[in-house]
Amino acid sequence: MNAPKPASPPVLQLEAVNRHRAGRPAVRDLSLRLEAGQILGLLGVNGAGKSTTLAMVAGALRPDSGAIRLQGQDFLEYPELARRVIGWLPEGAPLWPELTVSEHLDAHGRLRGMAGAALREARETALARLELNDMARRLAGVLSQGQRQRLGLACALLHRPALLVLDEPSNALDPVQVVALRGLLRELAAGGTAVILSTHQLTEITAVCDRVAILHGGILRHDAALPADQHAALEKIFFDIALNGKAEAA
Ligand SMILES: Nc1ncnc2c1ncn2[C@@H]1O[C@H](COP(=O)(O)OP(=O)(O)OP(=O)(O)O)[C@@H](O)[C@H]1O
Repeated sequence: MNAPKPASPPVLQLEAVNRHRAGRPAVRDLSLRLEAGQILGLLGVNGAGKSTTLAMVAGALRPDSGAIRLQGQDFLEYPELARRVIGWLPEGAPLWPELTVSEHLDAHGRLRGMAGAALREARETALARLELNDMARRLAGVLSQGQRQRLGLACALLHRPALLVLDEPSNALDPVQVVALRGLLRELAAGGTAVILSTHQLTEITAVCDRVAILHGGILRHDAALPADQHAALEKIFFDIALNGKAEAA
């Protein structure tokens, strides 16, 4: 008889992560795991700790304590793993205004060790996926907010990362682009990409996520698959936590 195959480690695992900002706890004792193909939505009121969490996952902020593992490995010990495995859209999609759309993608690709035909092909795929073909030669500094956001998303998924970390990805997108982004995230997840995204839109969570985590005061108050009666149930859980600080049993 064949021995059972060992389960592959989760794409992302946070264990008892803590982080202070400006002397105050911003994320407290946070443990989370995310498997390949899952889309996890992160909810919470302003200042709840969502961006701090995503910046730590993306390697831009170091936890004060605790561990973050990517595909089972501590990524503080393997920074090159983070570059390969993670695609990050930071809050507000920061760009270099003096580079064109294409130049952005090339620069992101090179930072991740891509070159030549592989980089060209990835760039063309990303331009097409985010409907940026027509503006490939335009300077980032003259793009509209929604176009900037789409360029930020194109940069995040350029190298086909196993984990996409998206901070408010539908910000500034028009309704057509919001729907297109939902389709793109579902397609990527179906291909095995794990996605963690933060948003203030409950409808975004119910439309695209298969799990939701709610942070409040830096503490994880809820982490569960989306309830069957998705929107109404999620609204109740969210407002109980946001307004009353009442934790919902997961
Ligand atoms: N650059 C910073 N310097 C100091 N403190 C910060 C900084 N960024 C965030 N904080 C603090 O860290 C805590 C968590 O903030 P964070 O930005 O992670 O929350 P958030 O849930 O993403 O909020 P929002 O929904 O408003 O984007 C807050 O108390 C905030 O004031």
